[in-house]
Amino acid sequence: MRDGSHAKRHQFTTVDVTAIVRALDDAGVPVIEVTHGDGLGGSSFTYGFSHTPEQELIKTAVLAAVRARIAFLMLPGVGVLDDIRAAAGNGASVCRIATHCTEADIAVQHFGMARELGLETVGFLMMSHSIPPERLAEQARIMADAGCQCVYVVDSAGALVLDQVSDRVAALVTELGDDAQVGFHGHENLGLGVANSVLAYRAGAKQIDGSTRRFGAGAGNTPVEAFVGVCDKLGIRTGVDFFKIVDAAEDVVRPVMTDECKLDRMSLTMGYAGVYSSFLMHAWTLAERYGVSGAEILVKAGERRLVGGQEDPLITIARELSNK
Ligand SMILES: C[C@H](O)CC(=O)C(=O)O
Ligand SMILES: [Mn+2]
Repeated sequence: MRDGSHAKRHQFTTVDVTAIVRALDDAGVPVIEVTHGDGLGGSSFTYGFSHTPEQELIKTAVLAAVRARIAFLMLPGVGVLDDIRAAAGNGASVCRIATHCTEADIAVQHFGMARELGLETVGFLMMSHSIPPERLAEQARIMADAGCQCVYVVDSAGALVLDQVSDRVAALVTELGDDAQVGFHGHENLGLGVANSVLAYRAGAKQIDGSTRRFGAGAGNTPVEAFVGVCDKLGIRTGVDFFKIVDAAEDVVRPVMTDECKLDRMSLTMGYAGVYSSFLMHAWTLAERYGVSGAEILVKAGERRLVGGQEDPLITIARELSNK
């Protein structure tokens, strides 16, 4: 739900969260993430205000889950240490800390504190397509040394293509050895979420993210129900029941979604140009406000190599296009 929050413009209610957690938990999904799309503290003018405070959504998810562990995401600087303490106090048990893939050192104190609180820790190296495997592995080492138990290759732009995933995951596996697991978080912008996730698994990833009905930023995340079906056929055990997750996607998650997460001009452009998927809704809004092409905004964002948190320059780009 955390990535889906972008697609829903952060309008989740406690009723939505209860229904989705129950259905995913019953299907055997082991970890369910609930936070504002931009992580703890994300509810703001720039990122978009939440309908319901995220700590309330976390509490609701914890109450609804029987077996699943509830995770939250935080980006240092968007959220602060007190937000992690509050989420832990509300019963969340997995703390996922995200940084741009060259900036792992800003998360050091957060991993330390999360471990002291007894939380399971995950590190998110966002926009992993933008640096080569060996540099990514150096950043993963910083996270692992700080107390991170699983470092993710995060394909925030849905820009990684097949071997580019395997190479990055393999580099992290070699670097981290027994010190930490490796994970993969895919986006569907080039239609490769499932294939990339299988390759990540084959390269040694132990945790794979996904969203039912692809409910995530851009064209959405790796569709869990398709991934589970493919894994069943390949003899990879996920612990998730195929028929139950298919029902959850169709009967419970789809009705909560504002729209399908589409593989259309805007999301394809994001994958092709290497743009942070969370920029999609911002580009939509700006395209409408300034009467310019949303896809052109995204192409320029890719050329300028904007990273997550640099939403304001999208306004500059839209104004420039409009002046032209
Ligand atoms: C805050 C971002 O939405 C994190 C994420 O899911 C990604 O980079 O992808
Ligand atoms: Mn994502």
